Amino acid sequence: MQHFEVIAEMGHEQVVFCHDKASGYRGIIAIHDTTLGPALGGTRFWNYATDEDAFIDALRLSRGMTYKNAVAGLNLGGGKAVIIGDNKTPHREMLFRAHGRFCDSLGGRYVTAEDVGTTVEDMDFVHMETTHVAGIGSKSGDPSSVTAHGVFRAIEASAHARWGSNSLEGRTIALQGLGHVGTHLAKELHAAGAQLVVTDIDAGRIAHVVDTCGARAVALNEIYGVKADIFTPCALGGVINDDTIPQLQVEIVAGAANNQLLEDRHGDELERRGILYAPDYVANAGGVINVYSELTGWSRDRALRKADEIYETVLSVFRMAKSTGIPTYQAADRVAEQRINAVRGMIRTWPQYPNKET
Ligand SMILES: NC(=O)c1ccc[n+]([C@@H]2O[C@H](COP(=O)([O-])OP(=O)(O)OC[C@H]3O[C@@H](n4cnc5c(N)ncnc54)[C@H](O)[C@@H]3O)[C@@H](O)[C@H]2O)c1
Repeated sequence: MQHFEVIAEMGHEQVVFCHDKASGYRGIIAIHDTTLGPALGGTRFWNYATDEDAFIDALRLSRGMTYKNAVAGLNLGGGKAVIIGDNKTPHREMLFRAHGRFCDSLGGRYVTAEDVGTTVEDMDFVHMETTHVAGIGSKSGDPSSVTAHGVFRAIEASAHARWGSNSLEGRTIALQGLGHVGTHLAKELHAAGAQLVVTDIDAGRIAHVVDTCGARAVALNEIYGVKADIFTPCALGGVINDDTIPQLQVEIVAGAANNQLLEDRHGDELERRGILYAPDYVANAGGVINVYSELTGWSRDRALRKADEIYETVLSVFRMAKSTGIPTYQAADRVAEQRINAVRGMIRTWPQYPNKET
């Protein structure tokens, strides 16, 4: 593989290969774009089959963070780190302290956080070596209520675009997954007058939402075929696929799960069938807004106000899709690029004087 060609093609600024002999740590830190601010994105700990797989995953995930952070209106660029190895290992302190040192060596160009395979405790080890880490034990805490509120606003925006009104009164919503985000979201939707049809693999969580929100429960695989207004995936990725799309009897798909489209072409297929899709990374940006609130010292109220803006962002994505004739999942990227390019092109009002003697 021609590494420079790959990173040039994907637009990355910097990729760092890191190794610590004492702990056996092997990591890759990928900084995609810092136009808007420091590159923020979590650290994934995964047993990659090959180094190339780890490299490509770091590139793909860091680029995704550039778009996610930009569209959320945050002053953050996109980055991501991967650590190669068994994420169940009990020997974590020295691995994550080594990782912290390499993050620190980038002087704040990259800010790390939790991701698949890492925990709050791991981030506390990282924090022993660097301040460029978010999501540590003592700070912003569980992001799921902020994420849920952002998804709620994305659903309202989708309703507005489809039916001309934000109101969810009497709308039927098929909600898949009643975990951290799904349970908070169920409460907001119920308070807004929606009728919920829900599913989860955990019977206790179903019972709670049936009791508190008057929801109707269905079996795991029945959720796709529920006759409803909106399908809201809040469990797994890849749930919009060749199997599920023909079953859908909804007008909108909007939820919290990451990577809802198994492949891009499934976004095209939703479009073809006239189902409005609120792109996942726009709808679930409350999670990263919560991390940002930790970096900026925002209160929970301020974070929730920022998550409120997801309403306008989703509408701007739909407008972009309509005006350019592209599917909404592509329009989200265009909206993100517009913001990055606008900031990149900003006239500097404080010119530098390179030859000035001090
Ligand atoms: N937590 C956040 O702030 C946040 C932010 C951005 C994106 N997300 C994404 O939103 C989704 C939900 O996040 P979460 O924090 O609530 O996770 P969670 O693990 O708390 O909840 C997931 C729920 O889905 C259920 N589930 C698993 N498999 C299922 C299946 N086949 N059918 C139905 N239910 C199933 C689980 O039992 C669990 O209750 C994930 O895709 C996550 O990546 C979460």
